[in-house]
Amino acid sequence: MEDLKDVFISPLPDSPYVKPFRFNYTQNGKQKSWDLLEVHDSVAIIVFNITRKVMVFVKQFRPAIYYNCISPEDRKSTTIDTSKYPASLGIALEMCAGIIDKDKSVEHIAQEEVLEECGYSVPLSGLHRITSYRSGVGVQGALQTFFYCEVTDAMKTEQGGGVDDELIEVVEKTIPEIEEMVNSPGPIPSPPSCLFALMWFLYNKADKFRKTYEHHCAECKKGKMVFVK
Ligand SMILES: Nc1nc(=O)c2ncn([C@@H]3O[C@H](COP(=O)(O)OP(=O)(O)O[C@H]4O[C@H](CO)[C@@H](O)[C@H](O)[C@H]4O)[C@@H](O)[C@H]3O)c2[nH]1
Ligand SMILES: [Mg+2]
Repeated sequence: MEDLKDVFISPLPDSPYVKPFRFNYTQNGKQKSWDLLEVHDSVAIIVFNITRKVMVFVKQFRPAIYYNCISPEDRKSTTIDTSKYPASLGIALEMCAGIIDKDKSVEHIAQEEVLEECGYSVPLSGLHRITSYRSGVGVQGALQTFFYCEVTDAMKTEQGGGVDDELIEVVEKTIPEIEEMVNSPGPIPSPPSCLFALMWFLYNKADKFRKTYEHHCAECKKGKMVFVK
């Protein structure tokens, strides 16, 4: 994943993934325009392994993150110096996610992504649609539908890691590690949608998986403040 070379930047030809265009409008009598990107809607899935009480993340190289680590001056050179800018700068930790580029329901797309990226076979009934929201509202605003699913070690039927030329590493984190992640001063190498998913999980689900939870409640009832780790 970190073997990166021959990096250079070029103008965008016709792309099946992003379509740049100018959106023109009149608002309150004033003519305006906004430069936008059309991109696919997507799904994102929290995958929580209840056998070992760990959250399943995907780690992958994100060119957009890498590019934003390059100084404006160095972006102008014909090739990017990868000893100055190693691949590690662009590696992100995210929820399992995928674009909706097939004529299938969001549930089916989510099911496929969990299998392809994380290696777990999840029944459709195990995928709980939580909400949907807009990503990248400055330039794109596409809809991302967010799911929660619980998996067991027995449901891990494949390796995961992505399809075709995708290079994805599956990473597991415990609840205390998730708490540490969301409390980090940053920069956290994750999109806000992932951080929202983590906060949603900590707020709605984490308590039932915390090993020390019963002890915590008992101590709280005695009027003690207990920080669960
Ligand atoms: N060659 C090439 N050029 C591209 O520009 C290019 N762009 C994409 N691709 C190919 O499309 C597929 C994209 O992978 P996924 O379907 O798994 O979608 P994600 O990249 O995970 O993105 C999701 O999750 C993100 C995190 O929540 C959100 O930010 C996004 O909005 C959300 O869509 C891969 O097969 C990749 O290979 C390109 N292939
Ligand atoms: Mg993906």
